[in-house]
Amino acid sequence: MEDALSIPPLISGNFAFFFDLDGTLADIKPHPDDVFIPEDVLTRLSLLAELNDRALALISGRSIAELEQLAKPYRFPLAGVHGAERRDINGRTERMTLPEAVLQPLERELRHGIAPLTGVELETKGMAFALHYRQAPQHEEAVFALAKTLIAHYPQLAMQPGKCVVELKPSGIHKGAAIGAFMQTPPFLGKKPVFLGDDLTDEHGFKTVNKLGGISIKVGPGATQAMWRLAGVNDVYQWLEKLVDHQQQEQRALTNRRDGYESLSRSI
Ligand SMILES: O=P(O)(O)OC[C@H]1O[C@H](O[C@H]2O[C@H](CO)[C@@H](O)[C@H](O)[C@H]2O)[C@H](O)[C@@H](O)[C@@H]1O
Repeated sequence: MEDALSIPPLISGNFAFFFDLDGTLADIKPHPDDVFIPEDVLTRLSLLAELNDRALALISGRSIAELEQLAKPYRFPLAGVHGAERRDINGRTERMTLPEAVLQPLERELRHGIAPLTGVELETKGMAFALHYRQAPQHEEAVFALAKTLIAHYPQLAMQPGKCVVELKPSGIHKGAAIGAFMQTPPFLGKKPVFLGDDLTDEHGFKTVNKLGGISIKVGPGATQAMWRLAGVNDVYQWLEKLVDHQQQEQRALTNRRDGYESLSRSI
C-alpha cells in the first residue's frame, strides 16, 4: 500500500498502543548511542498510557536494557530485540536465548568478517547481532553477503534488514509475535492494537495489527502494509500531542456527564 495512506484519526475508546523507537519516537542519528526521546514526548507517552489503562508498550530492535534507559523516568512494558525479550506490565521478563555453542563462533565469524570493512560496527545484543554500516555505506553489499553466508550456516537465525543495518536474530522472532503476545494479557487484552513504526522490522507488527482489526501507522516514506501514515518523527510527536489532548477532553466530558447524572439522581 504505497499511496492509500493518510494521517491517522484521533482515536479514543478501547485501544492499546505500541510504539517503535528508532525512527518513530526518536530521530535517526549517526550512531545508536546518540539517540534520545525528548522529555515532553516521554511525558505524553506516560499520559497516553494512563488514559488507556496503561496499555502502552515500546516494541524495538534495541535491547530491553537500552529501552529502559531511553524511557526513563517512566517504566513501560517493553519488547526488545524485535521481541526476543519481553517485559510485561508487572515487570516480569521473558528472554529467548541461543546456545553459547552458536553465539560464540557466530560472534567470532562476524568480527572476522567485518575486520576488513572499515567503519562497519558490530552491536551485540545477547541472542542477536546488528551489523551497522551507516558510517560506511560503501560496504552495504559486503555486509549483506556476510550476513547471508552466516545465516546459511545457522538455521537458528534469521536476517532482519533495517536502516543502514543488517541484523541476525533468532528465527521466528518478530515484532508481530511480540504485539500478539502482549495482546493476550492485561492490560492489553480485549483492546484494539495501534502500532507506529518506520522500518522493515515493523512490517511484521503492521501485519498482526491489521489481522486484529487495529490501526497500523507507517512513519515516513516507502511501501508498507500499514493502513495510515505519518510523514516523520515530528509528525508522530504532533499526532501524539493532539491525541492526548483529544483523549483528555473526552475524559473530562465523560466525567462531567457522570457528575451531571449523579446530581440529577440525587435531586429526584
Ligand atoms: O526497532 P527500532 O526501535 O526502530 O530499532 C531498530 C534498530 O535501531 C538502532 O539502529 C538504528 O538507529 C540508529 C540510531 O538512529 C542508527 O544509527 C542505525 O543506522 C539504525 O539502524 C539500534 O542500534 C538497533 O539495535 C535497532 O535494532
